[in-house]
Amino acid sequence: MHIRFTKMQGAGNDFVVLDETRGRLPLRRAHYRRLADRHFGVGADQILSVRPSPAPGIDFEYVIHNADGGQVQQCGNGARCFARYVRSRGLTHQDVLRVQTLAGVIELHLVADGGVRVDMGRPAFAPARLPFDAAGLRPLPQGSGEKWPLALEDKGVDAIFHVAIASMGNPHAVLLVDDVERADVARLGPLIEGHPRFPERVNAGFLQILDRAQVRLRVYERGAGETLACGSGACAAVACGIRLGLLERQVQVHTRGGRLEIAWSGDPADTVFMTGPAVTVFEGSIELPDELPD
Ligand SMILES: N[C@@H](CCC[C@H](N)C(=O)O)C(=O)O
Repeated sequence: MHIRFTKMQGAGNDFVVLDETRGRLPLRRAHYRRLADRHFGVGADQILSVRPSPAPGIDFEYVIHNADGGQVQQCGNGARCFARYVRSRGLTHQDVLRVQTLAGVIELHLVADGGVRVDMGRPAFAPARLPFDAAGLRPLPQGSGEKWPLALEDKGVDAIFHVAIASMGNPHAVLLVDDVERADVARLGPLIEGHPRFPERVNAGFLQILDRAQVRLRVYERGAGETLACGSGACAAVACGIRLGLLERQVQVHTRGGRLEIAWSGDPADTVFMTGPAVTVFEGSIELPDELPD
């Protein structure tokens, strides 16, 4: 099967984007994995599929697969690339787009400098919304939020860490660290991602507060490993930081791949806004075997 694709990146979080507006590609999990493979495929953290409007009032359907081939609910950096992609290919002429994700409808605003502002929806903090199995755990209250104890025991780690949790449609755990560059993301990331208290696994954020309006963040993503940036992770980390009383309502998030601006009022009834870059890297085509072992 011969597939045309566009390679894009948003703050270094990279994507293979597929146009399915004129028909679905017959892709299975193994195909998404092959496209994401940095040796045998194109290489990407996520594969984004652009599908036609599924309902009146919605412009497109936005489908996301992680590098491990699993379909997921939300991808913030990808949402900005999605908006730039549909505009640059003439699939729309609108500056504001409403797109359907597995997590619900999100709104994308193309802004003048080539960036995109995304209304990422409301954050949720109740354990059931991630889901997080909080049975028998006592949270540590802080500000208007809380941190949950998480016992990590494996590969030389045996300690209880306290994490804030948030859903941005997809699940996030956020660990506060003193110096994110020294955080042991490679060891702790997989332990948090696959912790049995998160039955659908979780994206693990490592958050360093620089001041009340600036943070550094690294994210070990569910199904992709550490990425250079995670948009929904930035939204979740800032929302948790605001709830814990550590951050103002507008925060610059410095990631290894670039800077994102996150804004949230602190009221759970309000949505979180994320602004950042979206860049096309190259276009190409790839021959994928029809049969690939799952
Ligand atoms: N890179 C993303 C998040 C992609 C999905 C995530 N790995 C998950 O499994 O939930 C972003 O920019 O938000």
